[in-house]
Amino acid sequence: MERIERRACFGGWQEVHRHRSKAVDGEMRFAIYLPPQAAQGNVPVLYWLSGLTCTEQNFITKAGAQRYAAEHGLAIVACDTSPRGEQVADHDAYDLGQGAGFYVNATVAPWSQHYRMYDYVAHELPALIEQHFPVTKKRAISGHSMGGHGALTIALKNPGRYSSVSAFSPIVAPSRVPWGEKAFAAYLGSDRETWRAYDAAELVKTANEKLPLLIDQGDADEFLHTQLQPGLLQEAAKAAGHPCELRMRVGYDHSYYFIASFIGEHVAYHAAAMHP
Ligand SMILES: N[C@@H](CCC(=O)N[C@@H](CS)C(=O)NCC(=O)O)C(=O)O
Repeated sequence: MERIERRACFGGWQEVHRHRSKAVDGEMRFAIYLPPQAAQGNVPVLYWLSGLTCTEQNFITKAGAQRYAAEHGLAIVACDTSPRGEQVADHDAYDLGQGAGFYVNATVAPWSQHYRMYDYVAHELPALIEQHFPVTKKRAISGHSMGGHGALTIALKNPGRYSSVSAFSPIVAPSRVPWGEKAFAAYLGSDRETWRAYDAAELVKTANEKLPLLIDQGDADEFLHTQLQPGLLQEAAKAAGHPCELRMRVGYDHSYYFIASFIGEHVAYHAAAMHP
């Protein structure tokens, strides 16, 4: 592992590292914010998953989360959204291939060789973070859009692993919307049964740990009615008796201006769950 960025930020450190990932069989980058409290002892970790087209940079440069992480004594880890490199399969479209890993383990060639972002985020990354940084084993997970889908599905699939989960403008039913249908058909193949394992609106029906789902969604989001449709998760959660709070925010769109406006509330929410 090699540290490639380190900047002082709100009394702590914003760092970026690169390392060889077994899960994706290639180099991955992640950002980690270490709050001032990490100089004194171990701190809990919020994992952040970004959306389409993002790298580890978007969240750390645009969301303004560091000030809240410093206040609450949380580390925040933000990873890249796919494997990268010339040897890694790609597509011209922004919503498939590099920058669009969808947090699944691809089973179909050519994607199956490197696109194993589910294993990377759910298993390899936390093990690496817990080995090398001053952190506890308390974890929370959140994300935006494709990353909101990643956060919800990874939390639902791993009972006991996260103290809390939240999402901004998530893709909640990828099997039923164009972004998800395109990516899942490519990465998982045409048998839609296999898609259910990565669909929050399906997973919530059978989740035995009822970890509350917190969602913030702008009502002026240009993708709300086509790609996101949070009501599909809200209805499925209600039918399953799974707590789900959907907060519609008047006037906000899909951008990081929206995330920056409410990230403080999400950091406080995760801090309360991890520092009981
Ligand atoms: N139409 C957009 C879709 C991509 C998009 O909105 N990406 C969101 C996540 S789904 C994002 O976070 N973009 C990067 C940024 O705003 O910094 C594009 O072509 O770039």
